[in-house]
Amino acid sequence: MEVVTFNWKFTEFLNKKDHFKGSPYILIILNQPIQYSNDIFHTLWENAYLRICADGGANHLYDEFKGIYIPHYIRGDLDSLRDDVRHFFHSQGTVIQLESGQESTDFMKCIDLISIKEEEEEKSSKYDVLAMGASGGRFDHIMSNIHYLYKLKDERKIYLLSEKNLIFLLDKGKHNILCDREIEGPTCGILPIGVQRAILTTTGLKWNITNVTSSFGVMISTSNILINDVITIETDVPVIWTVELQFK
Ligand SMILES: Nc1ncnc2c1ncn2[C@@H]1O[C@H](COP(=O)(O)OP(=O)(O)OP(=O)(O)O)[C@@H](O)[C@H]1O
Ligand SMILES: Cc1ncc(C[n+]2csc(CCO)c2C)c(N)n1
Repeated sequence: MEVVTFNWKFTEFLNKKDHFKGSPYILIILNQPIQYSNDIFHTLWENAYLRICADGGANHLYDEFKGIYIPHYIRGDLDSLRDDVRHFFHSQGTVIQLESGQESTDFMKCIDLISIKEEEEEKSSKYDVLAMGASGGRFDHIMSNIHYLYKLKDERKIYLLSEKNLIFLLDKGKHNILCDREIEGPTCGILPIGVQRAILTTTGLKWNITNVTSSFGVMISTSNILINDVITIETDVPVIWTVELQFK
């Protein structure tokens, strides 16, 4: 069976504030407060191939940094974008795109834009996505953000990042997750969201399991602890991996 290695090393590059050497990623700023230190935000911003604000995400970018950072795009149904923010970024060359459909969220509308760009560029591989601010605030939004990890799992890697959490999907199969324990952990969890049950085998954690059934209402692994730098997880269905982040 193929082993999928999560070696994006972006936590490592964040930690060392170094130049990013992983696969190119696109930054999406969601409509949530930006709570990173200036250093961390700057690193994430500078190393992104493209920067997109999902609607009101632009308000936070503007309020937090007073126009230092100019996104390539603001996209969404634009019901959250403030007029002053729209005018400012427009004057700075940001492309502002109204997509008014009410069947998908502004997060998804931003990912649609990435697919359009990839087609234009005739790109055969897909950009990774780093979505900032996906796990705070409204619970329906958080679940919707996680839903898109499932919906797009065969298309591209999406990382949901907040100041306190890194979340991504593990598809069925074997995974090696390389952790940078200076900023990742100690706690982590494996969540069988969207599936009836998962059969899990892990190594590298304080509470490892071998061929154990995990499902809501029976057993889920939360408040687990990273023991090694490499965590292995085998699952028979897609599950969500979440690890605590502690930026210095
Ligand atoms: N409280 C939140 N928690 C997590 N993610 C959020 C939250 N608020 C917004 N987001 C994310 O930011 C994106 C842009 O936010 P925006 O407020 O424009 O939402 P939306 O998609 O128009 O949905 P709604 O109109 O229901 O708020 C959302 O699609 C969602 O991915
Ligand atoms: C069954 C169902 N439930 C909710 C919505 C509403 N909705 C889903 S995404 C979205 C866009 C948010 O900007 C809105 C309004 C729908 N269309 N279909």
